Amino acid sequence: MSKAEKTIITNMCMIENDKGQILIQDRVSSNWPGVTFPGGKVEKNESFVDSVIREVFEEIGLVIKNPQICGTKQFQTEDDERYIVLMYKTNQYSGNLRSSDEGEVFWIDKYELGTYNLANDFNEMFRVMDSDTLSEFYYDESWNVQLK
Ligand SMILES: Nc1nc2c([nH]c(=O)n2[C@H]2C[C@H](O)[C@@H](COP(=O)(O)OP(=O)(O)OP(=O)(O)O)O2)c(=O)[nH]1
Repeated sequence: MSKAEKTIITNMCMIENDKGQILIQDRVSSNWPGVTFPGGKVEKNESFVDSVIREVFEEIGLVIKNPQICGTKQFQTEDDERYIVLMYKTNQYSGNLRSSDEGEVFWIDKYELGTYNLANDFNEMFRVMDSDTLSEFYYDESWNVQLK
């Protein structure tokens, strides 16, 4: 029996500045609307690091450097694909911030995130990304969130 399984691999990046602020995006997407960090799908044959650098540039105009992987998220889609989000963070960037048709972007104080209209489950994702001990956000078969 084949060990292969269908997967969708995506990325997301938390960008921090030296004032303790993070960059958020108010996503207009209809399938997962609300405040998140920029990110998108990894393309065929693309390196994971290159994919997050590309998505951040496409969505918000900044060129990030040295993104560090800081967690993973996964769940099974309705079509039985394993949906994986590779979570990154960095405090190194250059370029000019701009919003795109993915949504408006702006800096906020890191610990004010909870006051925004967050995308579903984004608060738990942030907990993993911001933690020194957690590294995984996992939906089990009953759709319970497990942070590990
Ligand atoms: N659609 C969806 N996206 C999610 C979920 N959870 C989650 O972290 N994400 C994140 C992962 C990625 O950062 C981003 C994927 O968004 P998207 O599917 O709109 O990707 P995209 O259009 O930007 O990608 P692309 O097609 O332009 O390459 O959202 C979820 O439940 N549904």
